[in-house]
Amino acid sequence: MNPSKREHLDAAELDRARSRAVEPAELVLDGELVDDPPPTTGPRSRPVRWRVWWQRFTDWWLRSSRVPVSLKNRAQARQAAKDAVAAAARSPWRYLGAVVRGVVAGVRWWRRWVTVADYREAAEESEKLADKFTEIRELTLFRWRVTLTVALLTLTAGALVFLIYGPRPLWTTAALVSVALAILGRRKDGSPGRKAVLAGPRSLAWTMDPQVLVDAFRDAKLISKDETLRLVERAHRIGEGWAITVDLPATRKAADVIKHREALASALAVDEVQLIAERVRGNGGHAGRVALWVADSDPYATPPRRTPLLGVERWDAWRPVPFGRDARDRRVDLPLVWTSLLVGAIPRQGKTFAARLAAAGLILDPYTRLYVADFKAGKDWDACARVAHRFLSGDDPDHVLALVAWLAELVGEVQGRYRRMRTLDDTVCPESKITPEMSRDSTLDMPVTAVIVDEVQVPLEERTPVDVQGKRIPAGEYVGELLTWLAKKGPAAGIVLVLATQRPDSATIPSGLRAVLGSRFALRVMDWRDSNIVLGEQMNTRGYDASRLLPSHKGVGILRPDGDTAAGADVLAMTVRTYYMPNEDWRTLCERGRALRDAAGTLTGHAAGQDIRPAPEHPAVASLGAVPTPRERSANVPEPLASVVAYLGEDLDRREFVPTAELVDALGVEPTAFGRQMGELDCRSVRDRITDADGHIRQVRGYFTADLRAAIDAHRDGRAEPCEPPDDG
Ligand SMILES: Nc1ncnc2c1ncn2[C@@H]1O[C@H](COP(=O)(O)OP(=O)(O)OP(=O)(O)O)[C@@H](O)[C@H]1O
Repeated sequence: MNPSKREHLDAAELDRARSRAVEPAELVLDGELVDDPPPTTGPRSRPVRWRVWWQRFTDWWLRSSRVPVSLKNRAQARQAAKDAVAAAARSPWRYLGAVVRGVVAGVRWWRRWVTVADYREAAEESEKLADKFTEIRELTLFRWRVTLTVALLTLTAGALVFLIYGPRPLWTTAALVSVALAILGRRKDGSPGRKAVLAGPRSLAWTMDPQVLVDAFRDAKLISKDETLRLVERAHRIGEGWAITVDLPATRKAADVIKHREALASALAVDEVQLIAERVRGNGGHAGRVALWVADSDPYATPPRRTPLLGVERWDAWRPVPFGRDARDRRVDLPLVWTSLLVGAIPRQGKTFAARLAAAGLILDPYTRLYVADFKAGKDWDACARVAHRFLSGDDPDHVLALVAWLAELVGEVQGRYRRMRTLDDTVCPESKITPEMSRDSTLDMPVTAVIVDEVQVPLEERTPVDVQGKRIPAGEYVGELLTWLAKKGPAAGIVLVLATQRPDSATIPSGLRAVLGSRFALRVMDWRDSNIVLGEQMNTRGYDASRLLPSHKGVGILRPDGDTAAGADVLAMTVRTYYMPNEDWRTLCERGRALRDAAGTLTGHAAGQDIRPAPEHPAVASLGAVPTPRERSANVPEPLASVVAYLGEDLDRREFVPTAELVDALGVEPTAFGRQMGELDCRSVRDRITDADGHIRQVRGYFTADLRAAIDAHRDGRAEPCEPPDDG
C-alpha cells in the first residue's frame, strides 16, 4: 500500500473513532429557504434554453404529420432515396407509356367525334335512329372532311416549316405534342378507357404506386369508388416483404379490412397467407388505421425453425413459452400459467407437436408437476414419462378410468390449495391466486401443475359407467365435468390444462368446457364450424378461419391467446407456425427436465418410480362429495331449483344475491309461476340493493345464494319437506 493511501485510511479510522465517542443525535437538516427565481439570463442558462428548445423542436419534428415520414428516421430516408432512384430510372418508360396511352385516348376521342357517337347513341336510346340517320350521316361526312382538311393543312404546314426552318421546329412541336399526349394519358382516378384492359401483374405494383393500393381497396369493396386512402407510412421493406400503413376513410373500420383480408389479397394478386392486415392500436393508432404487410413469397414455404428452448438450460414456467413465429418471422410466445390451452385440428397437422411445445416450457421448470395422458397411444409422449408425476399412454377404458382418478385427485388438490391460501398471510398470498414464489415454495406444496391430455376426445367419448354420488353416469360425461371444473377453478390455483383433439366438434368437446379454456390454437380443420369450435363463436366472420389454412402448411395454425403476447394484448388472434420439435429434440428436453428435477429434488410420482396405478374403485372419485360440480349439486333437487343450480354454477358460491329478473331471463320461465315454484321449494325472494352496470344502485327482488344453498342441501340430503303437487283444480 502506498504511504499517501495509508495516511488517508488512518485519518478515516480517526474520524470513525471520534464519531463513536460522540452521542448520536437526530438527523439535522441544514439549509435556507430560497425565494429567488432561478436565473433566466446569463451564460449558463443559454445552453439549457437552447437544449429545451432543441428538445421541443425534435419532439415536434417526430410527431408532426406535416413532416414526411422519410425525414423522421434514417431507415425511412434510405427507403425514400431508393424509391426516388427507382422512380427516376423508370421515368422514361412511364413517360413513353403515358404518351402511348394519350395517343390511344386521343384516337378514341376522335373516332367518337367523327362518327358522331353521342348523337347516334341519343337517337338510338330514343328510338329515332331512322329519323336522324340522314342528319347523322351528313354530320359524319362533314367531320371526315374537317379531319382530312386539318390533316392536309398540318402536313403542308409541316413541310413548309421543314423547307424554310429545317427539322428543329418540328422536333420542338413533336415534343410539345408528346407532353400534351402524356398529360392526356396520365393515370387518373376514374378515367375510363385509360386503363389497359389486361393490366399486367398486379403484385407489388402497389409498393411503387399507392394508387394501385387504393384501386385494390376499391376492388375488394373495402372503400367506395369516391373514397380514398390516406397514406400514413409509405411502402417500405420489413423482413422478407413490404409494409405499408394507411388510414381508411372516416366511415370505414380497420376490423372490416381484417375480415375481408382474402378479397384484398385477391385484389393485390397475392395468396392470403402472404397478406397480414393488422389494426394499429393504442397511442399511434385508431379504429380506421391498418398496417399491411405483404410477403414476397409464401412465408411458410421455408424450412421450419427448431425451438429456441433447445438452447436454454432451464425455463421459468411463469414466462410465456416460445411457441412459434408469425408470417413476419416475429417470435410468438404463449403464456400458460393462470390459463389453459385447447389445440384442435384434423389428423397430421401438428397438434401433438404444438401441445408438446407448450409442455416443453413446463418440463424445463423443475418446480412444475406434470400429469400427461396420451390417448393417442403412440410414442410421441413417451419421453416425458421420465419427468411426469403421472403418466399414461393408451386408449382403453382402464386408461380413461385412470384419468378420472387423476382428475378427481386434482379437484381435491385444488380445493385443498384454496383452503390453504385462505389461511396464508397477505404478504405471501396477496390474492386467492398462486404467485411464482408460492409455486416454488416446497413447504406450501402448490407447484404449477400441468394436465396434458392428447386426443382428449377419447376419454370424453368413453361410455363405461362410473359411480358418482350413487348415480351411474358415462365416464366421458364425468371427465367433461371434471375438466370443466378444473379449467374454471384450477388456473388461479396453478393448474394448467393443455388439451389436444382431432375432433373439435360440438358433440365431443362440451361447450361448457370450451368456454372456459383461455387460449386456443386451431391448425387446419374441416370447415368454419370446427374452426369456430376451437377459436370461439363468430371468429370466422372476424377473419379467422382455420379451415382455409393449406394442407401443406404443417404446424401452421391460428392462435387466439389468453393474455399478452409480443404482438400486443389487443391482438385478437394471429397465424403462427409452431417451432419444429422432432422426437430427438423432445427427448433431449425431457432428459434435461429430469436432470433439473433430480438436482432440485422435485422428481415425484411416476418419474420417481412410485406406483401410481389407480385403485379399481378409484376412491378419489368418491371423495368428490365435497366437490360441488353442478351435476352433484343438483342431484335430488327438483325443478326449477335444479336449473338455477345449473345456471349459476360457480356463482352459487361466489355471489351473494341473484336478481329474480336475471334468473327468469336466463331460464326463460314465466315469472309468476317461477316465484311460486321457488317458494314451494323454500326459496323466498327478498328485496335487496344491487349496483347495475352504470354504477346506479337499484332495489330489486331476488334470492340470497345462502338461502338457495340451504334449500339445495336440504333437498339433496332428503331433509326438505316433500312439496305438495301443484293444485291444478
Ligand atoms: N411446426 C412444424 N413445422 C413443420 N412440420 C411440422 C410442424 N409441426 C408438425 N409438423 C409435421 O406434421 C406432422 C404431424 O404432426 P403431429 O404428429 O403433431 O400431428 P397430429 O395433428 O398430432 O396428428 P394425429 O392427429 O395423427 O395425432 C409431423 O410428423 C411433423 O413432421
